[in-house]
Amino acid sequence: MLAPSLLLRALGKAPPSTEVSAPLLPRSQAEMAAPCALTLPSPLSVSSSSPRRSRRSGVVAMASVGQKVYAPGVAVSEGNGGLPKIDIKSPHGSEAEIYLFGACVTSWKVPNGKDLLFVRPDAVFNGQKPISGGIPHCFPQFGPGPMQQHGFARNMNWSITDSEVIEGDPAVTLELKDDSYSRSMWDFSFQALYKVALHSTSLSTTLKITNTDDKPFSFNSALHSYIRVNCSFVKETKSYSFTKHIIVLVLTSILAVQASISGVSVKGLKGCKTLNKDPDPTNPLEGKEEREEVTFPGFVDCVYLGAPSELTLDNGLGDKIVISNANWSDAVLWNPHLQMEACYKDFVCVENAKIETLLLEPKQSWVAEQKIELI
Ligand SMILES: O=P(O)(O)OC[C@H]1O[C@@H](O)[C@H](O)[C@@H](O)[C@@H]1O
Repeated sequence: MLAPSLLLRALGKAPPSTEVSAPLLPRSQAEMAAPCALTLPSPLSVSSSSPRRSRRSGVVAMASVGQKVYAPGVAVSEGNGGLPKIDIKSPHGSEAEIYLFGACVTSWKVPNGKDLLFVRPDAVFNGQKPISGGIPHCFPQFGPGPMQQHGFARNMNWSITDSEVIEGDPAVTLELKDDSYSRSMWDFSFQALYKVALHSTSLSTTLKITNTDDKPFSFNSALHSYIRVNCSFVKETKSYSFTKHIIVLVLTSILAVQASISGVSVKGLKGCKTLNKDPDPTNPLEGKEEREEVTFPGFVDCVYLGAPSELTLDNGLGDKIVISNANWSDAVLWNPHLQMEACYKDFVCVENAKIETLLLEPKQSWVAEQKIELI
């Protein structure tokens, strides 16, 4: 199968190399460069006395951050599978969790307690496989290609470089650098900085990729966001009697053949060029989105080139979620439908992406922001 960048070339859409110098975002850069605004120590709830080892990076970041203190509202604890995670809490009542493994935001709860993100039930937290859910990174490759699917950034330990409070809300910055593992697949020196900032009704992320090598490199990337949507019928029947539960299970199984995610739609993609990976992911169909509202009547796996800076998702749970961005030029919608029968009704992936390959010269950086907001 071809990497999307190769795929674009195969489709005669080779990206111009000049696009590399995509405009940067001065605010993000300034914030990234700002010194750590630590104030009060936050005691760690996990001891560094039993550091876990990864087959690639040795002692994970927990041990190296064991003695550090963080800004108010930021703490490190032991998550699923013993993996270290950052817990950030806003005084406005929202909270999020970020695993250092993959710098994956796995949970974002708004003040009413709803988690707007979704982690698949088959997700593993073993430090070996990417976490399937939340907001995994795809870097330096989106999709299949010369290296592992979606690149290695979601499959490596990131470290915490900064924590701060911005207008009362906590933010944390994670860093990933090349090591022997990444270089075995992609022989370049790079730095990725990923800042996650929590607000009362929004979660924003800023990704900055810098070429720290002495030769140019190219990459593509995405934030593979799993957004929670309307829950499946079976889950809502937990309190039913055993007999009713069986009946519901049988009916649901029969209906599942026709089932679609009802009430879930994405607005804002009309007019975009599309690369539809359904039915053949190796030979995506070029097209143009004609719909005002894109729905999920079945399997969906589609790239939208030149997507707008704002999309609105109706999650079918009574919420409108605005996903805005700066510098993520493309978008991807994905729902596996019956390929993941256990959970396909519970999430859709709305991904901000940079599908066309970017070339970065030595010392050059690329910055992109995403904001997910409940309105
Ligand atoms: O299972 P993974 O590796 O996380 O990928 C899931 C999906 O990710 C999407 O971004 C791709 O468009 C799909 O083609 C892919 O199947």
